Amino acid sequence: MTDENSSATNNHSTPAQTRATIISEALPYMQRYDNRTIVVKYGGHAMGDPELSRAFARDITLLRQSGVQPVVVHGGGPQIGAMLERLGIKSEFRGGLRVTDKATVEIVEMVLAGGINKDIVNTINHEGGRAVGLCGKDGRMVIVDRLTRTVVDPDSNIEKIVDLGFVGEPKTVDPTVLKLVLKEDLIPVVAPVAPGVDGETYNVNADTFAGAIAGALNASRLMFLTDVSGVLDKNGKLIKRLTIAEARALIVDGTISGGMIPKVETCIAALDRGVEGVVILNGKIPHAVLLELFTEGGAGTLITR
Ligand SMILES: Nc1ncnc2c1ncn2[C@@H]1O[C@H](COP(=O)(O)OP(=O)(O)O)[C@@H](O)[C@H]1O
Ligand SMILES: CC(=O)N[C@@H](CCC(=O)OP(=O)(O)O)C(=O)O
Repeated sequence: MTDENSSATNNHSTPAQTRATIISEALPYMQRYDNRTIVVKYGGHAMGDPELSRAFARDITLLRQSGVQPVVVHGGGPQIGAMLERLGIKSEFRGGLRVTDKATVEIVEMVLAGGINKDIVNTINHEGGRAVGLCGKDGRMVIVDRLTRTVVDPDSNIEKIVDLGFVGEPKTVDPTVLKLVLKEDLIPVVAPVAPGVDGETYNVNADTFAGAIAGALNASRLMFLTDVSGVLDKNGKLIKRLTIAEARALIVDGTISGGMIPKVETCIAALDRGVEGVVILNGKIPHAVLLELFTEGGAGTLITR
């Protein structure tokens, strides 16, 4: 058979045969992640489009169906911002974190643990999955320390400690409730709101929260769904693989900046805590999760030790 004939034969595959081939090619990846825990951080920038939300929910449901143990940790920064604006409450960020007073933390909990969390649970369940909504408060899953930031005063050049209000950083993570939920074939969907040792409610950056959860669960993969295709180089080109050392060098030389810094730092911390691989990818691409996990090329930037 000539090459021409062979490609003609391939071109004559029916659409059903092509689909079957694609499903079949996913088998080694399904076997690789069978029974493994994958933490997916679903960022607020990746949400909003109902079609994309359904595609995301289908991906998570398919992962569970194929034997993977997905855990969803979600953000909702833009959605919190929109609600605060509607209510006429001013909000500012310092070092990528929202300064959170008492009134703000009430809105944060309402938007994250009440609104977004239940929407994601409902969408996954509508696609045939069985999701359960949780936050750091449930089963004492996460207890936080109140976070402060050290800044240098530009006038006096003296360092001062800035209190961000009710902003927390995970101090302890008890994964018992997550493991129970996973054992029952349910999909945990977790909002980054948690109590402090003082019993107050705290707002936690969703990237940091997801990293802490992935570490406590010894996850195989931690995936960050954001609004860029991954870590980009100085020319805006996607970097497909990075080691911790290479990622650190890109922060130092300024290639990685802004919101990507805490994300990459969380990736590095999660790898140090034993997570095998961390991926940053564009959640606005339909089925980004499946593309990353179940196809040869992957979809974003993979950071490994
Ligand atoms: N080297 C880089 N590669 C990709 N994105 C970068 C880089 N440096 C800075 N960024 C910025 O980081 C943003 C992602 O972080 P962030 O807005 O906090 O995401 P999310 O809200 O999804 O958590 C990108 O939209 C981009 O503007
Ligand atoms: C302390 C802090 O900044 N908390 C974040 C929590 C939500 C979040 O992180 O959402 P994204 O992942 O969509 O950015 C906030 O208030 O916006």
